[in-house]
Amino acid sequence: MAAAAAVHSLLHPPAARKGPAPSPLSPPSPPHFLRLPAAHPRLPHLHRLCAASPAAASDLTAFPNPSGNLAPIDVDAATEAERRENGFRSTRRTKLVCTVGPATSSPEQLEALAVGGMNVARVNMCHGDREWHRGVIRAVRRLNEEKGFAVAVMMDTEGSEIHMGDLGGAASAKAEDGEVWTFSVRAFELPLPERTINVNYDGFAEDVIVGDELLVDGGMARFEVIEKLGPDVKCRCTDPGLLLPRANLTFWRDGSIVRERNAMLPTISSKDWLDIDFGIAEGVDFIAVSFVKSAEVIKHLKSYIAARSRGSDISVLAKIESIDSLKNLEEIIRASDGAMVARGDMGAQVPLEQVPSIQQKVVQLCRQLNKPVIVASQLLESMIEYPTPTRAEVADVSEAVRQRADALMLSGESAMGRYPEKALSLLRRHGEQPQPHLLPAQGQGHDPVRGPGDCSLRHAAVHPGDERTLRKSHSSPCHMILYEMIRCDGARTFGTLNLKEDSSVH
Ligand SMILES: Nc1ncnc2c1ncn2[C@@H]1O[C@H](COP(=O)(O)OP(=O)(O)OP(=O)(O)O)[C@@H](O)[C@H]1O
Ligand SMILES: CC(=O)C(=O)O
Repeated sequence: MAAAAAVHSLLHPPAARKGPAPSPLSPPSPPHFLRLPAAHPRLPHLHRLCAASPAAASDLTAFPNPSGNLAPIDVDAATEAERRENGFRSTRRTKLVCTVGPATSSPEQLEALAVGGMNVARVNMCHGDREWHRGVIRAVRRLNEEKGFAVAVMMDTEGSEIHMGDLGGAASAKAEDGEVWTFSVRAFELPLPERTINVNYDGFAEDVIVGDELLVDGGMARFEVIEKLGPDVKCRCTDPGLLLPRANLTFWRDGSIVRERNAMLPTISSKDWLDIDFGIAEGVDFIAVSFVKSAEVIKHLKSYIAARSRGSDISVLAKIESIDSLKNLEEIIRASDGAMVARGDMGAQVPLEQVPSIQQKVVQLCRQLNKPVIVASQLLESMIEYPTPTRAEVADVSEAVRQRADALMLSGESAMGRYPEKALSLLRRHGEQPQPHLLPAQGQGHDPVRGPGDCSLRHAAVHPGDERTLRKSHSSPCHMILYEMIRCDGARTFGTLNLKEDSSVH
């Protein structure tokens, strides 16, 4: 019951409601009809839409109208003026993505995340098998259908980078300083021999040389290669750390990453293509492509999706997580429907101190190009084990919100952490947090952070001349729809609309 109330208050923020408040005990009822209000005192940007481009309203009226009743919609976005007017209520604009893993895959756990504000459930094809992912995707769909949530599903491809095996089923392993571990491409019987790690890439032993430094997950643990014995590579741990299943491996020589091999691997592996077919068949909303190197792969995937499922509205997100993706950043983002700053793997390829400025650059570029952008990885890493985050993590989350990332993503915190709901609630509080120092001064024409022409998904601001198209609707019953808007410059953005069936007709 508390769950229903919380959902209701998220979807129907108090300041936005008109008419009698719905009972917190009753689940949200399905929308009857959507129509953009011609004028809404609290939504000046929507008013501008109607005034400047009357066809927009007819796009909206293309949604089904079974009852003939008109009900206006509220946009899950707010102008700075609204924020001031509403005392910062009803303005959660930073969307929340949760990676679903063993800690959160049951229907009850998924519902708890949905109640906690999860907008997108991410399944990472690096882990688990398709049956497991199918179960999660269907459970999310059921939640939407039966309980009125509007959680989208994102499938994240494995990509073809070098990574460790799955640790023979163990959740993690601890490497201590000075220990010697064997990294091998051999297929071992289970249980794995002690201190042995499988590597997914056949050429591993040939490619490394004695003296190379081996980084697990961008430095969560470090090893030095001390001996090669056929397919086995003996390494001494020089920086102790936790080894997680399928963690990314990079090797460094004379202070530089050795990446020739990665450059030769295809961005989308044959397993990824099978996973993509699976994602299309399951009707995921987003496919996030790992280790994108060029715009071509995104274009190729988009045509593939279009050919495989006519009328499909699966959005393709480019994960920016490699040096190659940085080289071709603008064209990759232009070709994609959005991007993810995947700081985990990025931090394995560039010196860590460069990750913050890369994040800022990617977020800014996405905002300029009107593409949604997700900031991902290690936002609240310590909450995998502890119930409170570090101050530094809180500052990191704040910074991503300040940069106006469209969405923040939980990885291990929600997939296998001990406090997934607490971590999500912390992110949510930050997304809602008033940040008065970021607001433009009264009377100032535009937001100093965003710039005058920059209107991202979170604001859903629509400018005169935009070619707006609302074409994507989540299956009802739910109180939100995802929509896509095509800007006058051809850029596409995505947003969510909150439906208010209790509002008066405009
Ligand atoms: N479906 C799953 N099954 C089992 N464990 C999972 C699953 N999804 C995630 N995990 C666990 O949660 C951790 C963090 O998840 P995450 O998706 O960030 O993985 P990752 O290995 O860091 O890959 P990526 O670099 O693509 O994010 C993983 O290392 C893994 O231990
Ligand atoms: C999310 C992800 O893939 C990364 O940070 O590497």
